[in-house]
Amino acid sequence: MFISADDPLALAIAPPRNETPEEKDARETAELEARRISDAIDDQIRQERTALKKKKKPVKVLLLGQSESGKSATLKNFQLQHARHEWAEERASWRAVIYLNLIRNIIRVLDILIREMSLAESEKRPGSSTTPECVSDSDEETPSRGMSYHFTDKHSFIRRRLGPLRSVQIDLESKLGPEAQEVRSATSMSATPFDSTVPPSQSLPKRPSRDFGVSSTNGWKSALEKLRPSMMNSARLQRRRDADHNEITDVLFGCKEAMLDLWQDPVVQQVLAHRKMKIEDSPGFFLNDIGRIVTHDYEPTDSDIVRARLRTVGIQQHRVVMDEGGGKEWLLYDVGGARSSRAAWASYFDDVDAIIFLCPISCFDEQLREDRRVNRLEDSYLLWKSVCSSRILAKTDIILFLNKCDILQKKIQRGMCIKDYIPSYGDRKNDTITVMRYFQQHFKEISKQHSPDPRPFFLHFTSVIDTKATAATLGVVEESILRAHLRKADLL
Ligand SMILES: Nc1nc2c(ncn2[C@@H]2O[C@H](COP(=O)(O)OP(=O)(O)OP(=O)(O)O)[C@@H](O)[C@H]2O)c(=O)[nH]1
Ligand SMILES: [Mg+2]
Repeated sequence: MFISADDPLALAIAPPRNETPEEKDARETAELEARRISDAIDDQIRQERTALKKKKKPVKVLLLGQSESGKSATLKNFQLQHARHEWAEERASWRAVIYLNLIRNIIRVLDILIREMSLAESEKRPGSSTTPECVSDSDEETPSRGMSYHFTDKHSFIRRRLGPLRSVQIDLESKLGPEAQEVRSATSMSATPFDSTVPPSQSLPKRPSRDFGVSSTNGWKSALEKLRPSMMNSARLQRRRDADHNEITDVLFGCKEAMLDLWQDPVVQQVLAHRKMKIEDSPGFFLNDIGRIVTHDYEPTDSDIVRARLRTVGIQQHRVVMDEGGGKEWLLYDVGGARSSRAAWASYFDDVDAIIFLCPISCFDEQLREDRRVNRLEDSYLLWKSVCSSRILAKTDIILFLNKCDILQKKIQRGMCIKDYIPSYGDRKNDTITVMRYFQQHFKEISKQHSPDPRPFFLHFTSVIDTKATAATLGVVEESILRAHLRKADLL
């Protein structure tokens, strides 16, 4: 071999000039061994990097379902289990949300009382029109004509005393932002705007709203943030917040007796019963807790927080680090479930480990807020069918939560008949278990018929406001999602 005298590196690694054949053999064996060791080290480094990457890859879970199906309540259960510190930090901020929930339901009952009182007044006046006084919420049923209630001065007094709550409601709503307002009946929109088979004209809202926004990282948490005292706030801003807060609580505390009188009044209860209105089933129902929560030292309990209602706007990412499984990071995506929010869902489909799909099975007799012509159960079936048939999700595990079983049970105990709303239910027994099995079968059938590839059917009957039972369910769900995640990572 010719070695140039100008190349010092070649000179350095060149074999000795007078090398014997034995020396050459020994040198080549040593070189081979050195290369083998070096390759083995490279291999090990590569394997460690891949393992680290796999370990670092977060578990991604998407929560889907129509509005008020319980997605955020499920997420709160995750946080309650695995993000105790953050949970404790946010506890005080939920107070304002709970007060808003309470005020909203009080005003709902108050509006019904006002309507009935004005109807009774106009019926007393001979020849007068029987159009009842107009009140704010138009989505309640029509007044119970032909019923006569014994209204007294006490009702007029309650009405006057509770008047100031309306401005507190407006104040709280503007402080909390769009999350604090429920969607109203809007232009007709597709149930599944994320579905590629839906014509584009139906898939997008005419005017893009904030609901349509793809990703905000903090969503309803940012609504809570607005209420949380912070070191970052100037003393002046903090004083103003405190003053506003005191004004709100002063009005609320001033109305405490009148709120109790309204809710416990036998005539009001009679009116609600005749209208077949069960305010108790409403989101954010706290009317049975007035004595406990309208106090100066009230601190929301875990159960209060899970029951509080603050709607999700857009899609919100929540990061939870689970102690179990060696500090694995989980990213949970909580979406807005109203029809106007659903177009944004699809952008999260391709990289997700599992979907938890929620359907509130108690809603067989209810309509969507955003489109009063649509039955909520029908809407959930459409959503489920579309999610199951999605090609991108063909290999993704979907876990179905048939939720709000507690409300379903109460409705059946009150004597509601499923077949009055779902004729195909036929002559099956009208008890909770049979109804639950019927829904289970229906969802299973849809999954079987519409999934592009065969997929397992994972189902849990839930009442996610029951934090203890939900902790057990989530334990099982987390384990199976983690196992699938690790299996998938190994295949990559
Ligand atoms: N009684 C009862 N209430 C429930 C249950 N699950 C959720 N809720 C309540 O129903 C309301 C709506 O639940 P959310 O979790 O806010 O619903 P969501 O699916 O996140 O709704 P959007 O954010 O509008 O998409 C809240 O007040 C919850 O506390 C349940 O199983 N039983
Ligand atoms: Mg939500």
